[in-house]
Amino acid sequence: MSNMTLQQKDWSQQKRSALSPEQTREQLAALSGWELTGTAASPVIRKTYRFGNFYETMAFVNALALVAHQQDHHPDLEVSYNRCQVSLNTHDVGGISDTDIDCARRIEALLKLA
Ligand SMILES: C[C@H](O)[C@H](O)[C@H]1CNC2=NC(N)=NC(=O)C2=N1
Repeated sequence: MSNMTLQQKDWSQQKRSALSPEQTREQLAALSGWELTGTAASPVIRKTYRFGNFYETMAFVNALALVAHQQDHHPDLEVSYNRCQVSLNTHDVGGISDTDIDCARRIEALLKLA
């Protein structure tokens, strides 16, 4: 049996660069509910997802964990009974990178599977 079914991305050899606020907003325009927030020194992209109950919220959190692991990119989560606030940034660029946008797209795609 293989234990390599959950491939994890290796960012160590890839040079990522920070998107400007304008570039970030341009990318987010296609992603409903995602906004650029935080501070100029420490920007994040963020969306609050709302659900019917805690079980649905946690099912989303668990599905999201698969994306986070595969991408080796882990959002900050604020989880309540019926909502989950998802925040992303990229530490090595000190801001927002294409990786954050890509993860936001993948998280959106999870909900479209339903
Ligand atoms: C070494 C490891 O790849 C890095 O620390 C990863 C882990 N998860 C991460 N998650 C997020 N959201 N941003 C990062 O920059 C980040 N870096």
